[in-house]
Amino acid sequence: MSEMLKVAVLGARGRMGTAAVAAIEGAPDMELVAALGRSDPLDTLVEKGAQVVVDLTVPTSTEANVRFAVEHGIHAVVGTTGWDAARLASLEKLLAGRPETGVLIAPNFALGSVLATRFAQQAARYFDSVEIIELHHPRKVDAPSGTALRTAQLVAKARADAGVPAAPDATETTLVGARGARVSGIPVHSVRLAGLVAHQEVLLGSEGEQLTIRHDSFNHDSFMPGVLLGVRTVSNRPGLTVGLDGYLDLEG
Ligand SMILES: NC(=O)C1=CN([C@@H]2O[C@H](COP(=O)(O)OP(=O)(O)OC[C@H]3O[C@@H](n4cnc5c(N)ncnc54)[C@H](O)[C@@H]3O)[C@@H](O)[C@H]2O)C=CC1
Ligand SMILES: O=C(O)C1=N[C@H](C(=O)O)C[C@H](O)C1
Repeated sequence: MSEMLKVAVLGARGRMGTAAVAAIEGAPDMELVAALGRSDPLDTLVEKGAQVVVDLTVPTSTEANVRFAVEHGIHAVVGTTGWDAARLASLEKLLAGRPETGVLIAPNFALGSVLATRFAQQAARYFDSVEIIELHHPRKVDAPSGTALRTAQLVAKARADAGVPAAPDATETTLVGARGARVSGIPVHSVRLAGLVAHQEVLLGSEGEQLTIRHDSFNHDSFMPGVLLGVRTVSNRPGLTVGLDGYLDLEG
C-alpha cells in the first residue's frame, strides 16, 4: 500500500478550514497531521512532517504562511484571497530557489466556478458589454471576491487578445461606486447578503440579447473535491500554479 499523504490545514477553525479538515480526515489516502488556528506556531508543520499545507486563512496571513511552507520544502494549496500581482511575483522568486516545491493558488475550488470562468473567457469576445456581479455572505472579509478579480482579468485578456473595443457606456455617475469597481476595465459589483454562500454572475450583452453565466456554491462542501484534487496534485506540479484549471483538462 502506498504511504498516506501527510496534510496540514491552516485556518482549521474557519468556515473553509472546518470543511477541509473533515474532507482530509475522510480521504483514504491522506493523514491530517495538523489543524492550526491563528495562534498556533507554524513550526508545528515541520514537527509533524507535513508534506502539503492547505491555507484557508485571511488575506493578511496567507503570504507569510505560504512563504514559511516553501522555505521548509512543504507544498502549499492556497484558497485564501489577497494574492495580487506583487505577492505572486515575490512568491515566484522564492520558488525559483526551491524548484521541487509546488504551490497552487486557487481563487475558487468549486469545479462549476472554474468552468463558469472558462465559459466567460470563451464568450467574452462575442459581446459588446461584460459586467460581473459577485454575491456572498456578509461575513466575507474582502471585496471584490478573488474569483471575481480573476474572472475579470481573464475576460479582459480574452477581449484584448481578440481586439474587442471597450464596452459602450455613456453613463455619468452622480454617486461614486454606482457603476461598481473596474477590474482590468470590467465593472465588478459586490453584493453581501445574509443567507448567501458564494455566487457569481457574468453578464454578457449585445444588441437584442444577453447571456448570463451563473455559478452558485450553496455550501462549503462544494469546494472540497477541488481542495482534495489540489492536495493530491501539487507535489507533481513544481513552481506556481494560479487557478485550479491548471490542474484540470478543460480543452476536451
Ligand atoms: N478558494 C476557494 O474556493 C475559497 C476561498 N475562500 C477564501 O478562504 C479564506 C477563508 O475563508 P473562510 O473560511 O470563509 O474565513 P473564516 O474567517 O471563516 O476563517 C479564517 C480562519 O483563519 C484563521 N486564521 C487567521 N490567521 C491565521 C493564521 N495566521 N494561521 C492560522 N489560522 C489563521 C482565523 O482565525 C479563522 O478561523 C478567505 O480568503 C476566503 O475568501 C473561501 C471559500 C472558498
Ligand atoms: O469568502 C468566501 O466565501 C469565498 N471566497 C473566495 C473568493 O473570494 O472568490 C471563493 C468563493 O467565492 C467563496
